[in-house]
Amino acid sequence: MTTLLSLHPSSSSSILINPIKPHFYFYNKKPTFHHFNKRSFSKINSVLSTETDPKISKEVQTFWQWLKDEKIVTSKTPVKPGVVPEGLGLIATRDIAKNEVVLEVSKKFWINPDAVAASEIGNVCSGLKPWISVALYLLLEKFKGDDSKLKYYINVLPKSTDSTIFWSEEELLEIQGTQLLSTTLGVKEYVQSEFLKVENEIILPNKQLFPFTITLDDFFWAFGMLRSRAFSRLRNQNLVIIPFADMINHSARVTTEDHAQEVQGPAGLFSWDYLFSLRSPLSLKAGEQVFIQYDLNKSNADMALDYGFIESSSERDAFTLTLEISESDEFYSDKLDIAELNGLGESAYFDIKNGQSLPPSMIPYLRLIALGGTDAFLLESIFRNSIWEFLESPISRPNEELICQVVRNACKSALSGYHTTIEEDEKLKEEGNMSPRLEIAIGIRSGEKKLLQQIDDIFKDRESELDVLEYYQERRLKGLGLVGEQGDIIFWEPK
Ligand SMILES: C[S@@+](CC[C@H](N)C(=O)[O-])C[C@H]1O[C@@H](n2cnc3c(N)ncnc32)[C@H](O)[C@@H]1O
Repeated sequence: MTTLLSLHPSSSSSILINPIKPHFYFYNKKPTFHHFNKRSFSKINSVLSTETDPKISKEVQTFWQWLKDEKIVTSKTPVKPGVVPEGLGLIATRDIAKNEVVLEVSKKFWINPDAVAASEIGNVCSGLKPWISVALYLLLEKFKGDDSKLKYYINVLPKSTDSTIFWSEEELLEIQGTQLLSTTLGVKEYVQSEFLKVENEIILPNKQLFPFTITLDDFFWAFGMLRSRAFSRLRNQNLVIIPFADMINHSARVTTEDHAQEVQGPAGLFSWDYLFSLRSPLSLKAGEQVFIQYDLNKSNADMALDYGFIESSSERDAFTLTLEISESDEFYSDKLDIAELNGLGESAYFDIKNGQSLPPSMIPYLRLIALGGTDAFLLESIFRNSIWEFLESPISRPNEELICQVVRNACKSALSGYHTTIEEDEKLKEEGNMSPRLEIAIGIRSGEKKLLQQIDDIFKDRESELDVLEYYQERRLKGLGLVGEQGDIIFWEPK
C-alpha cells in the first residue's frame, strides 16, 4: 500500500502515500456500550421509567438502580437511559436548558490510574503506561464477577464496538488500500506487543494478583473500552472512565466541546469531593436525547478507529501525505538542516482536508526535497537564512514540474490500491441497507479517494501553469532591476 517514488534522478528523496500514522497517540476522548439489540432504530420516545421500558435490558435496569443506591442518580437527575439508534443513550426526562448540568459523578467512581494505584494491583502497575494499568484493572474487576465493586457497570459494557480493531479479516478487506487499514493494523500490532510485554513482565509473574487467564482478546476488549469510553480533557485527568457519563452519545449538531468539567461538590451527606460534571450543550425537550461532541479535531478515520462510527459529512475526511528526505539524497544533510531550521524534519506529515487548501509548508518542503541539478546552489550555506522564503515561490520549471509529476503519480498509484472506484462507492451508498461496518468502510474509502483526487487536481492545475509561473532567477533579476516590463532583460550599455 505504500507508494514510494523517487523525486530526482540524482537525489532520491521521496513521497510516501498511505503510511501507517507515525505517532500512536493515546488518547483523545470517549465512549461505546452494550451488546444487546444494538441498533434498533426505534423512535426515541420519552422513556418515562427504565423499569417499565421493555427495551431496557435487565442489566441496565440493575445498573440504574445501583446508580440510585449510590446517590449518583437522584430525583433531580434530568436523564435516564434509553434505547436509541446509537445503542444506549441518555434521554431527557424533562425539558433541559442549554448548559444545565445533566449528571454528576463523584471521584470515588472514576476508573483511572489513581483507582488502579489504590487497588491490590497498584504496586505492580505503578511503572506501566496509564492505559495499560487501567486496562488490567478493568479486566481484574471483570474477572472478579459478583465480587467486583464495579460489577453493575461492567455488566453493561459491550462485548466489542464497531471500531476497526474488532473487524474480521473479511471486513477489513472492505478498507483495502486505505490509510485507515494501515493505521488499524499498526494499532493492532502495537496493542499485541504491549500485551506480550505486560503478560511476561506483570501478569504471569504475579499469579496471586491475576488468578485467571487474560487472553489477547481480553486485552483488546479492555483497550477498545478505553479507546471508546475514556474522557481525556479534564483538568489533571488524561485518561478516565466515568460510569454513567459514558452512556452519552455524539452528535455532529453539537459544535462545542466544553461540556465536561471537574468540579468540587458534595459527595455524600458530610463530605466534599471532586465531581465529574456534564452539562447539556443544547437545550432539550423532555424525551429528546442528550448529546455531546466527542472531538472536533478527529478525522473520520480517527472516529472509526476509536468509536466505531463516522460522520456522513465530508468535513471529517482527511488524508495524510508523508513526504521524506531520503538518506540517499546527495544533498541529504543540507536539506535536513533547512527542514529543521523551519520546524520540519526528515519526514513531514501533511493532513489534507476536504475543500481546504494545502498546508502552507507543504509546497516549500516539496520543492526542497526536489531541489537538485542547476538549482542545487541554493542549498549552499550562504542562502541558509533566506532559502525557505525562496522555496515559498516556484524555484525553476524543472523543480516545479518534478513536484507536480511526483505528487500526481503518487496519487494515481494510491488510487489504484483501492478495490472500488468513487462511482461504485456512491452507487453502494445510494442503495443503502448496509451494515454499520460496511457503511464505515465505504465512507472512509470514498473520502480518501476524493481527497487524492483533490490533491491530483491541485497539481494538475499547477502543471498547466508551468509556462507562466515566475521562477527564482526571474524574480532575482527583477529584484535587481534587470528585467523590463515585458520580461525582457535590460543590459547595461555604456553611453
Ligand atoms: C460512550 S458510548 C455511548 C453510549 C453507547 N451508545 C452505548 O450503547 O453504550 C460511545 C459509543 O456509542 C456509539 N455512538 C455514540 N455516538 C454515536 C453516533 N453519533 N453514531 C453512531 N454511534 C454512536 C458508538 O458505538 C460509540 O463507540
